[in-house]
Amino acid sequence: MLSIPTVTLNDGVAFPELGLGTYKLQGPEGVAAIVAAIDSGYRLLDTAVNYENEGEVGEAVRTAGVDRAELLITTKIPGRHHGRAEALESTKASLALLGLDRIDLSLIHWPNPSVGKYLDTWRGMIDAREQGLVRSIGVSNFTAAMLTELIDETGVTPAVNQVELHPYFPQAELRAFHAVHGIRTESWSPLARRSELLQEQVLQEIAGTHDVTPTQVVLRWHTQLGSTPIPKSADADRQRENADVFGFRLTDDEVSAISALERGRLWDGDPDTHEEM
Ligand SMILES: NC(=O)C1=CN([C@@H]2O[C@H](COP(=O)(O)OP(=O)(O)OC[C@H]3O[C@@H](n4cnc5c(N)ncnc54)[C@H](OP(=O)(O)O)[C@@H]3O)[C@@H](O)[C@H]2O)C=CC1
Ligand SMILES: O=C(O)C(=O)[C@@H](O)[C@H](O)C(=O)CO
Repeated sequence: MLSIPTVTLNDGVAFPELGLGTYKLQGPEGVAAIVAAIDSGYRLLDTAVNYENEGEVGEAVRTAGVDRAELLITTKIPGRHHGRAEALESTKASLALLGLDRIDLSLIHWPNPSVGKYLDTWRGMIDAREQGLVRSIGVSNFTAAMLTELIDETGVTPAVNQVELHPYFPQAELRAFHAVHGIRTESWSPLARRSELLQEQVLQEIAGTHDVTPTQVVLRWHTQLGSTPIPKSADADRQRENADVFGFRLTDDEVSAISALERGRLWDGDPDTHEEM
Protein backbone atom coordinates (compact mmCIF):
# COMPACT_ATOMS: atom_id res chain seq x y z
CA MET A 1 0.00 0.00 0.00
CA LEU A 2 1.23 3.51 -0.82
CA SER A 3 2.10 5.76 2.10
CA ILE A 4 1.21 9.44 1.62
CA PRO A 5 3.10 11.81 3.97
CA THR A 6 1.33 14.46 6.02
CA VAL A 7 1.93 18.07 7.04
CA THR A 8 0.57 19.76 10.16
CA LEU A 9 -2.21 22.34 9.69
CA ASN A 10 -2.37 25.54 11.77
CA ASP A 11 -4.88 23.78 14.07
CA GLY A 12 -2.54 20.85 14.72
CA VAL A 13 -4.25 18.32 12.44
CA ALA A 14 -2.03 15.99 10.34
CA PHE A 15 -3.09 16.60 6.75
CA PRO A 16 -2.09 14.41 3.76
CA GLU A 17 0.18 15.94 1.14
CA LEU A 18 -2.08 14.47 -1.60
CA GLY A 19 -5.75 13.46 -1.71
CA LEU A 20 -8.51 12.24 -4.04
CA GLY A 21 -10.89 14.60 -5.85
CA THR A 22 -14.34 13.04 -6.18
CA TYR A 23 -16.20 15.46 -8.47
CA LYS A 24 -18.16 13.26 -10.94
CA LEU A 25 -17.60 10.04 -8.94
CA GLN A 26 -21.20 8.97 -8.43
CA GLY A 27 -23.33 5.83 -8.15
CA PRO A 28 -21.96 2.32 -7.54
CA GLU A 29 -19.02 2.94 -9.87
CA GLY A 30 -18.19 6.06 -7.89
CA VAL A 31 -18.27 4.15 -4.60
CA ALA A 32 -16.03 1.43 -6.09
CA ALA A 33 -13.56 4.04 -7.37
CA ILE A 34 -13.34 5.75 -3.97
CA VAL A 35 -12.93 2.39 -2.17
CA ALA A 36 -10.12 1.50 -4.59
CA ALA A 37 -8.36 4.77 -3.76
CA ILE A 38 -8.64 4.21 -0.01
CA ASP A 39 -7.42 0.64 -0.37
CA SER A 40 -4.37 1.84 -2.32
CA GLY A 41 -3.42 4.39 0.38
CA TYR A 42 -5.44 7.60 -0.11
CA ARG A 43 -6.57 9.08 3.20
CA LEU A 44 -7.92 12.52 2.15
CA LEU A 45 -11.20 12.57 0.18
CA ASP A 46 -12.62 15.78 -1.30
CA THR A 47 -16.38 16.07 -1.80
CA ALA A 48 -18.93 18.92 -1.72
CA VAL A 49 -22.67 19.36 -1.31
CA ASN A 50 -22.74 20.40 -4.96
CA TYR A 51 -21.06 17.19 -6.17
CA GLU A 52 -24.18 15.30 -5.05
CA ASN A 53 -22.02 12.37 -3.96
CA GLU A 54 -21.64 12.76 -0.19
CA GLY A 55 -23.67 9.53 0.13
CA GLU A 56 -21.23 7.70 -2.11
CA VAL A 57 -18.24 9.04 -0.15
CA GLY A 58 -19.78 7.92 3.15
CA GLU A 59 -20.55 4.48 1.73
CA ALA A 60 -16.97 4.15 0.49
CA VAL A 61 -15.64 5.09 3.94
CA ARG A 62 -17.74 2.34 5.52
CA THR A 63 -16.88 -0.23 2.81
CA ALA A 64 -13.10 0.25 2.67
CA GLY A 65 -10.96 -1.75 5.05
CA VAL A 66 -9.49 1.26 6.85
CA ASP A 67 -10.28 2.74 10.25
CA ARG A 68 -12.52 5.83 10.02
CA ALA A 69 -10.01 7.66 12.25
CA GLU A 70 -7.32 7.37 9.54
CA LEU A 71 -9.46 9.14 6.92
CA LEU A 72 -9.99 12.87 6.38
CA ILE A 73 -13.26 13.74 4.70
CA THR A 74 -13.63 17.24 3.26
CA THR A 75 -16.95 18.71 2.23
CA LYS A 76 -17.98 22.23 1.20
CA ILE A 77 -20.77 24.67 1.96
CA PRO A 78 -22.46 25.82 -1.25
CA GLY A 79 -23.43 29.39 -2.08
CA ARG A 80 -27.12 28.79 -1.41
CA HIS A 81 -26.26 27.85 2.21
CA HIS A 82 -24.32 31.04 3.01
CA GLY A 83 -25.16 32.67 6.34
CA ARG A 84 -24.32 31.81 9.98
CA ALA A 85 -27.34 29.59 10.79
CA GLU A 86 -27.42 28.22 7.25
CA ALA A 87 -23.79 27.06 7.45
CA LEU A 88 -24.58 25.10 10.60
CA GLU A 89 -27.66 23.55 8.97
CA SER A 90 -25.64 22.70 5.84
CA THR A 91 -23.03 20.97 8.01
CA LYS A 92 -25.69 18.88 9.75
CA ALA A 93 -27.26 17.93 6.40
CA SER A 94 -23.83 16.88 5.07
CA LEU A 95 -23.21 14.76 8.16
CA ALA A 96 -26.53 13.00 7.58
CA LEU A 97 -25.76 12.34 3.91
CA LEU A 98 -22.23 11.18 4.67
CA GLY A 99 -23.52 9.03 7.54
CA LEU A 100 -20.66 10.29 9.71
CA ASP A 101 -20.59 11.96 13.11
CA ARG A 102 -17.84 14.42 12.20
CA ILE A 103 -16.55 16.20 9.10
CA ASP A 104 -12.75 16.43 9.12
CA LEU A 105 -12.49 19.57 6.98
CA SER A 106 -15.33 21.90 6.02
CA LEU A 107 -14.75 24.61 3.39
CA ILE A 108 -16.76 27.56 2.07
CA HIS A 109 -16.96 26.42 -1.57
CA TRP A 110 -17.01 29.84 -3.30
CA PRO A 111 -17.02 33.29 -1.61
CA ASN A 112 -19.77 34.76 -3.85
CA PRO A 113 -18.77 38.34 -2.91
CA SER A 114 -21.83 40.00 -4.46
CA VAL A 115 -24.02 38.09 -1.95
CA GLY A 116 -21.97 39.51 0.93
CA LYS A 117 -22.39 36.59 3.34
CA TYR A 118 -19.07 34.78 3.42
CA LEU A 119 -18.08 36.37 6.74
CA ASP A 120 -21.33 35.22 8.38
CA THR A 121 -20.82 31.80 6.84
CA TRP A 122 -17.33 31.70 8.40
CA ARG A 123 -18.86 32.52 11.82
CA GLY A 124 -21.27 29.58 11.33
CA MET A 125 -18.34 27.29 10.58
CA ILE A 126 -16.58 28.44 13.75
CA ASP A 127 -19.83 27.52 15.59
CA ALA A 128 -19.83 24.09 13.89
CA ARG A 129 -16.26 23.48 15.01
CA GLU A 130 -17.07 24.56 18.58
CA GLN A 131 -20.00 22.11 18.57
CA GLY A 132 -17.69 19.27 17.51
CA LEU A 133 -19.42 18.73 14.16
CA VAL A 134 -16.28 19.64 12.22
CA ARG A 135 -12.60 19.21 13.09
CA SER A 136 -10.87 21.71 10.76
CA ILE A 137 -12.38 24.69 8.95
CA GLY A 138 -11.16 26.40 5.83
CA VAL A 139 -12.21 28.04 2.60
CA SER A 140 -12.00 27.55 -1.15
CA ASN A 141 -11.50 30.10 -3.90
CA PHE A 142 -10.71 32.93 -1.46
CA THR A 143 -8.44 35.82 -2.43
CA ALA A 144 -5.83 37.33 -0.08
CA ALA A 145 -8.18 40.28 0.59
CA MET A 146 -11.05 37.96 1.54
CA LEU A 147 -8.78 35.88 3.79
CA THR A 148 -7.57 39.05 5.50
CA GLU A 149 -11.18 40.05 6.20
CA LEU A 150 -11.99 36.68 7.80
CA ILE A 151 -8.88 36.80 9.98
CA ASP A 152 -9.32 40.45 11.00
CA GLU A 153 -13.03 40.11 11.80
CA THR A 154 -13.00 36.78 13.67
CA GLY A 155 -9.40 36.14 14.76
CA VAL A 156 -9.71 32.65 13.24
CA THR A 157 -7.37 31.86 10.35
CA PRO A 158 -8.62 29.24 7.87
CA ALA A 159 -6.59 26.03 8.03
CA VAL A 160 -6.79 25.54 4.25
CA ASN A 161 -7.57 27.53 1.09
CA GLN A 162 -8.42 25.19 -1.80
CA VAL A 163 -7.84 27.03 -5.07
CA GLU A 164 -7.31 26.48 -8.77
CA LEU A 165 -3.63 25.61 -9.06
CA HIS A 166 -1.71 23.77 -11.81
CA PRO A 167 1.34 24.54 -13.98
CA TYR A 168 -0.77 26.84 -16.19
CA PHE A 169 -1.82 28.80 -13.06
CA PRO A 170 0.79 28.41 -10.28
CA GLN A 171 -0.66 31.10 -7.96
CA ALA A 172 2.75 32.29 -6.66
CA GLU A 173 1.38 35.44 -4.98
CA LEU A 174 -1.48 33.70 -3.17
CA ARG A 175 0.81 30.86 -2.05
CA ALA A 176 3.20 33.41 -0.57
CA PHE A 177 0.30 34.99 1.36
CA HIS A 178 -0.72 31.55 2.64
CA ALA A 179 2.85 30.86 3.80
CA VAL A 180 2.94 34.08 5.82
CA HIS A 181 -0.39 33.26 7.52
CA GLY A 182 0.10 29.51 8.03
CA ILE A 183 -2.72 28.55 5.64
CA ARG A 184 -2.25 25.24 3.79
CA THR A 185 -2.73 25.56 0.04
CA GLU A 186 -4.77 22.81 -1.64
CA SER A 187 -4.78 22.55 -5.45
CA TRP A 188 -8.00 21.88 -7.34
CA SER A 189 -7.85 20.65 -10.94
CA PRO A 190 -4.17 19.88 -10.22
CA LEU A 191 -3.81 18.15 -13.59
CA ALA A 192 -5.53 21.06 -15.35
CA ARG A 193 -8.63 19.09 -16.24
CA ARG A 194 -9.77 19.43 -19.86
CA SER A 195 -6.43 20.68 -21.09
CA GLU A 196 -3.40 19.52 -23.02
CA LEU A 197 -1.08 19.96 -20.00
CA LEU A 198 0.19 16.39 -19.88
CA GLN A 199 1.45 16.67 -23.48
CA GLU A 200 3.80 19.58 -22.68
CA GLN A 201 7.33 18.77 -23.84
CA VAL A 202 8.99 20.05 -20.67
CA LEU A 203 6.94 17.59 -18.62
CA GLN A 204 7.79 14.72 -20.97
CA GLU A 205 11.50 15.53 -20.66
CA ILE A 206 11.52 15.82 -16.87
CA ALA A 207 9.48 12.60 -16.65
CA GLY A 208 12.14 10.82 -18.73
CA THR A 209 14.91 12.07 -16.42
CA HIS A 210 13.21 10.62 -13.34
CA ASP A 211 11.70 7.55 -15.06
CA VAL A 212 8.18 8.58 -14.01
CA THR A 213 5.13 9.82 -15.96
CA PRO A 214 4.28 13.48 -16.81
CA THR A 215 1.32 13.18 -14.43
CA GLN A 216 3.65 12.20 -11.60
CA VAL A 217 5.93 15.13 -12.42
CA VAL A 218 3.01 17.56 -12.16
CA LEU A 219 1.77 16.13 -8.85
CA ARG A 220 5.29 16.12 -7.37
CA TRP A 221 5.60 19.78 -8.45
CA HIS A 222 2.48 20.60 -6.39
CA THR A 223 3.85 18.89 -3.28
CA GLN A 224 7.23 20.61 -3.62
CA LEU A 225 5.45 23.98 -3.90
CA GLY A 226 3.88 23.18 -0.52
CA SER A 227 0.38 22.49 -1.85
CA THR A 228 -1.81 19.40 -1.45
CA PRO A 229 -3.13 18.31 -4.87
CA ILE A 230 -6.42 16.38 -5.04
CA PRO A 231 -6.34 14.70 -8.47
CA LYS A 232 -9.56 12.97 -9.46
CA SER A 233 -9.40 9.60 -11.14
CA ALA A 234 -12.06 6.94 -11.56
CA ASP A 235 -9.41 4.37 -12.48
CA ALA A 236 -7.51 2.35 -9.83
CA ASP A 237 -4.28 2.20 -11.85
CA ARG A 238 -4.27 5.95 -12.50
CA GLN A 239 -5.10 6.59 -8.83
CA ARG A 240 -1.99 4.58 -7.81
CA GLU A 241 0.13 6.37 -10.41
CA ASN A 242 -1.07 9.73 -9.06
CA ALA A 243 -0.30 8.93 -5.43
CA ASP A 244 3.10 7.34 -6.11
CA VAL A 245 5.05 10.62 -6.27
CA PHE A 246 7.06 10.67 -3.06
CA GLY A 247 9.96 8.47 -4.22
CA PHE A 248 11.71 11.11 -6.35
CA ARG A 249 12.52 14.81 -6.04
CA LEU A 250 12.47 17.55 -8.70
CA THR A 251 15.40 19.95 -8.80
CA ASP A 252 14.79 23.66 -8.23
CA ASP A 253 15.42 24.24 -11.96
CA GLU A 254 12.81 21.62 -12.86
CA VAL A 255 10.27 23.20 -10.50
CA SER A 256 10.94 26.59 -12.13
CA ALA A 257 10.67 25.16 -15.67
CA ILE A 258 7.25 23.68 -14.82
CA SER A 259 6.08 26.95 -13.23
CA ALA A 260 7.14 28.73 -16.44
CA LEU A 261 4.21 27.04 -18.22
CA GLU A 262 2.04 29.72 -16.57
CA ARG A 263 -0.61 31.21 -18.86
CA GLY A 264 -3.69 31.73 -16.65
CA ARG A 265 -6.86 30.12 -15.37
CA LEU A 266 -8.41 27.14 -17.19
CA TRP A 267 -11.76 28.89 -17.44
CA ASP A 268 -13.24 32.07 -16.03
CA GLY A 269 -13.11 31.01 -12.34
CA ASP A 270 -11.97 34.32 -10.88
CA PRO A 271 -13.42 34.36 -7.30
CA ASP A 272 -13.94 38.14 -7.48
CA THR A 273 -16.50 37.62 -10.24
CA HIS A 274 -17.35 33.90 -10.64
CA GLU A 275 -20.09 32.78 -8.24
CA GLU A 276 -21.67 29.36 -7.67
CA MET A 277 -24.81 28.62 -5.69
N1 LIG B 1 -13.11 23.94 -4.82
C1 LIG B 1 -13.44 24.04 -6.09
O1 LIG B 1 -14.02 25.04 -6.53
C2 LIG B 1 -13.09 22.94 -7.02
C3 LIG B 1 -12.69 21.73 -6.50
N2 LIG B 1 -12.36 20.68 -7.34
C4 LIG B 1 -11.87 19.43 -6.71
O2 LIG B 1 -10.63 19.08 -7.32
C5 LIG B 1 -10.70 17.75 -7.78
C6 LIG B 1 -9.76 17.52 -8.95
O3 LIG B 1 -10.03 18.42 -10.00
P1 LIG B 1 -10.68 17.98 -11.39
O4 LIG B 1 -11.36 19.16 -11.92
O5 LIG B 1 -11.46 16.75 -11.19
O6 LIG B 1 -9.46 17.77 -12.35
P2 LIG B 1 -8.04 17.00 -12.33
O7 LIG B 1 -7.02 18.00 -12.66
O8 LIG B 1 -7.90 16.18 -11.11
O9 LIG B 1 -8.19 16.07 -13.59
C7 LIG B 1 -9.09 14.99 -13.64
C8 LIG B 1 -9.03 14.40 -15.05
O10 LIG B 1 -7.73 13.85 -15.27
C9 LIG B 1 -7.85 12.48 -15.60
N3 LIG B 1 -6.72 11.78 -14.97
C10 LIG B 1 -6.51 11.57 -13.65
N4 LIG B 1 -5.36 10.92 -13.44
C11 LIG B 1 -4.80 10.72 -14.65
C12 LIG B 1 -3.62 10.08 -15.10
N5 LIG B 1 -2.75 9.52 -14.22
N6 LIG B 1 -3.35 10.06 -16.43
C13 LIG B 1 -4.22 10.61 -17.31
N7 LIG B 1 -5.37 11.22 -16.95
C14 LIG B 1 -5.66 11.27 -15.63
C15 LIG B 1 -9.18 12.02 -15.04
O11 LIG B 1 -9.71 10.95 -15.80
P3 LIG B 1 -10.04 9.49 -15.13
O12 LIG B 1 -11.01 9.72 -14.02
O13 LIG B 1 -10.61 8.72 -16.27
O14 LIG B 1 -8.72 8.93 -14.66
C16 LIG B 1 -10.03 13.28 -15.23
O15 LIG B 1 -10.51 13.36 -16.56
C17 LIG B 1 -12.18 17.58 -8.10
O16 LIG B 1 -12.54 16.21 -8.28
C18 LIG B 1 -12.81 18.24 -6.91
O17 LIG B 1 -12.76 17.36 -5.80
C19 LIG B 1 -12.41 20.83 -8.70
C20 LIG B 1 -12.83 22.03 -9.26
C21 LIG B 1 -13.22 23.17 -8.47
O1 LIG C 1 -15.80 21.14 -8.84
C1 LIG C 1 -16.04 22.14 -8.13
O2 LIG C 1 -15.78 22.19 -6.93
C2 LIG C 1 -16.65 23.28 -8.74
O3 LIG C 1 -16.77 24.33 -8.14
C3 LIG C 1 -17.14 23.07 -10.11
O4 LIG C 1 -18.45 23.48 -10.25
C4 LIG C 1 -16.29 23.81 -11.06
O5 LIG C 1 -16.57 25.14 -10.82
C5 LIG C 1 -16.56 23.38 -12.44
O6 LIG C 1 -16.51 22.22 -12.70
C6 LIG C 1 -16.85 24.37 -13.46
O7 LIG C 1 -16.85 23.75 -14.72
